[in-house]
Amino acid sequence: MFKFELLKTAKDSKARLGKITTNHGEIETPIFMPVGTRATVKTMTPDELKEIGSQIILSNTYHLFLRPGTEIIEKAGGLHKFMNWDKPILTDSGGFQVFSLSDNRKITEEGVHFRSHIDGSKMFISPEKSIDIQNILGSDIIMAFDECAPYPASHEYIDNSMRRTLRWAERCKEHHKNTDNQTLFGIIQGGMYKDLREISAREMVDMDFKGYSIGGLSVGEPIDLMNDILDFTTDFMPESKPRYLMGVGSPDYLFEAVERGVDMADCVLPTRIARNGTVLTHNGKIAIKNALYKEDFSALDKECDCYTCRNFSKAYIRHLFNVDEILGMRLATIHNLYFLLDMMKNIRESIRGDYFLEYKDDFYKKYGYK
Ligand SMILES: CNc1nc2cc3c(=O)[nH]c(N)nc3c(CC[C@H]3O[C@@H](OC)[C@H](OC)[C@@H]3OC)c2[nH]1
Ligand SMILES: [Zn+2]
Repeated sequence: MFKFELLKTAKDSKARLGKITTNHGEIETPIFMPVGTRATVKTMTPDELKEIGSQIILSNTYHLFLRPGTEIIEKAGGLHKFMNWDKPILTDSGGFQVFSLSDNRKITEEGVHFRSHIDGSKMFISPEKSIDIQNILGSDIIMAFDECAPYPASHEYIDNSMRRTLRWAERCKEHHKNTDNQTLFGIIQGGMYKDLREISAREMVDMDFKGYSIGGLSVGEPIDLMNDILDFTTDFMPESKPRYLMGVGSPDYLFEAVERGVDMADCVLPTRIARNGTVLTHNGKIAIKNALYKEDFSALDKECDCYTCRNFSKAYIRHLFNVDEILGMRLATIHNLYFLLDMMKNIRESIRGDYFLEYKDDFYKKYGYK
């Protein structure tokens, strides 16, 4: 089953509070979704993910199609069982990875021919194939197969790409049968061109998907351009359906997205930077390997009550990174994910209490944003 309830919309912005209900549980929105590309949120166990407040995690069709392959996951009884995660899972359609990871790919009306980035073997993914793979994975929310167009790109390129993505979306909708257990989101494209964004949004909305992603953003464009396109696009999206901005995840990007009416976001940023010792704190980012912290026995962030901040000091975590101990990456990951999940919880509270913009201003001042 799938239900989205819009609980409240802010008076002074497009920020909104909602709740998604799926077969594997509820998701409070606005929500940040940790990325578990290859059936694991790197260094974290499912219990640790639950303890820090993860309500839903992501995994990736392209990667899992390549390794371990759908046969093994099918035999395991699906992705939830395979990775022992019993809450909601969202999978991407593989569109982004095919274009960003594999080389000498060939896009045809039928689908995309590409070589595996692992062993160079010839592969092919079509809209129908992507739906079939996601069906085997058994994720609760699945994405239509699309082209996430490169940035920058000409109006002509984006026009052709966006219209092909619309035709692919029709085929995905046609092919998607498991509608009781899996919910298919359409992905709005159109690059940085408002006329093309409007066409894509209107056509996608007419296809009546249960939810919509805003794709083709967070692909290297300046934040002001992303915000402008995002603000324009959400106005064409139905209020009664979830809006998912793909690939967004630093604190400011999340605040700006929520302010423009986004309900869901994902990004590898917090987990990726944690593994090289970059830690999010209320006073901005810190590089824990810095000698500055050699004898600093305070917590990473004095305002944080995550497991890491309650039990370990900067000096100890710096030591772990300096001697390449795996625990260092784990403790930094726990903290970075908790930091963002807790920030999103505070954002939801601020929308509920009608002080979202004030919360945003306070956060920006302390974090050191403009
Ligand atoms: C970083 N910026 C960014 N812009 C993006 C735009 C698109 C898009 O237009 N279409 C599709 N299909 N995917 C996109 C994605 C990938 C997100 C996935 O990529 C994986 O993270 C890298 C992760 O897989 C678990 C996630 O799953 C939803 C984007 N990522
Ligand atoms: Zn912490």
